[in-house]
Amino acid sequence: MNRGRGRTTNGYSGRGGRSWRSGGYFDHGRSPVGAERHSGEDSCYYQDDGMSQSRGRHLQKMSPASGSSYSKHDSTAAFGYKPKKPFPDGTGLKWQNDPPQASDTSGAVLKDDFPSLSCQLDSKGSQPYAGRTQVEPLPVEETENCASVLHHDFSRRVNFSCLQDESEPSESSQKMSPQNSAGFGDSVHTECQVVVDPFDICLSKAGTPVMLKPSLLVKNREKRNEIKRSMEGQNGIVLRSGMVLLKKYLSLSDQVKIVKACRELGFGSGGFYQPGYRDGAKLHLKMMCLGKNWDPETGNYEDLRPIDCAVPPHIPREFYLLVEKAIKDSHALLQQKAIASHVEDILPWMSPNICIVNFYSASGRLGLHQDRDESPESLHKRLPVVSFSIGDSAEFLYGDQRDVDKAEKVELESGDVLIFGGNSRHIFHGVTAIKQNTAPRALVDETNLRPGRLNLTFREY
Ligand SMILES: O=C(O)CCC(=O)C(=O)O
Ligand SMILES: [Fe+2]
Repeated sequence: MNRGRGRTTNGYSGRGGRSWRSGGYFDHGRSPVGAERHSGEDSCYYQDDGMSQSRGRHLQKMSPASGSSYSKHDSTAAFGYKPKKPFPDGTGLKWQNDPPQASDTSGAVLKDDFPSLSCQLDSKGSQPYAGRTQVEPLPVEETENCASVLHHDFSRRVNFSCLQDESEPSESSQKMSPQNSAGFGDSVHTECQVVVDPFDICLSKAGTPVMLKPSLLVKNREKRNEIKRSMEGQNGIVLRSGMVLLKKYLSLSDQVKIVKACRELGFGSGGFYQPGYRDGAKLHLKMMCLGKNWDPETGNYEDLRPIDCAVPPHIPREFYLLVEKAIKDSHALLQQKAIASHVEDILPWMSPNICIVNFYSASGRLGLHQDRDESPESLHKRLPVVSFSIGDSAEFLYGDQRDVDKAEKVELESGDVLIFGGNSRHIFHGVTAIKQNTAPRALVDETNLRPGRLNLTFREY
């Protein structure tokens, strides 16, 4: 099936505004402002307002109900989700659909931690600044080159990826009713008429039995890796003050579980979609928000996704636990390197209540931007962003300026966890390329993840 192309419009219409983005994140593509723009499609680019590029500008208050209220013990986070329909390969979902028991106040109900499923993705990379969005079907030649299509300012956290995949069946597309075409974003939840088709980050394995749990192969490999890791010690690197990279930190079985959980959540209500702007510009990537919806158009975090009024799924408790562990281990690393006696001064503690999940295809990109749509308090405290990379590797740039030539470069591989807070909370960062066929074989075998890269960034509002 033709996934990339026939996708319809996301329905957004009208252009709106862009400057919202100047805050930055959707830098779509990060290309320099002014890059040529494609009629109504996307934007992988970035706009320079001189200082920002962030997902942040339009900071806005969350409603009381939404504030940073998630607690690590919020057991409800892992429940309540039910896929709208079975996956194309017939796999249903097994994501703790039963409500928690009265006694399960800490989420202990989760026996296997993650939902069970399988999947797979796609990726490759081309131009450095394409941005992470994508929305509408673009001519192949254009999608091959994000730079040519992205041209909008998504400078918030956006800068999506040029997601393109001609081969799969379920791609998310958004269709909008005619009367809906003009007012996207005019007010917070006025639209809700867009139908978002589910997007499966895993390729269907017709006729293949569904594996509900990591296979023996994965488990054995995992065991070997664990032994290797314990002999070598944790491979943590302090990239700069407040910025820690934990190499191959997520075990293969955790990666499998994360992919399966994201597949499941991403296929249901509030799941993956192709963000776009009211002017019709489309982002080149798939995105799903957990906890709160981050609206690329406004840069706001809200309780509902304006285009379809979907409620963002909760952050699975297991994700939270992994984030917590990664921060703890980063603190241990900082201590071990005698970098600080009080490590929280360097890397503050953070309890995520927002997670933005992106799926970059081979041509996906994310221009340099800052993450600054979180609350003024969170930004002021310089609470870290914790990023999980899964699938194909990415070339990640970071630096103090929005200047690719001055940026440092690091490869983020599957299983890597990158944390940037403290003095690095406001760094410019972005993804310039996705390296094809670099995802661990066992991960792909186990999940059938599409070629590409799954990235989860956790934040505390
Ligand atoms: O994909 C990545 O590694 C970075 C993602 C990112 O910067 C974001 O979502 O704001
Ligand atoms: Fe970011």
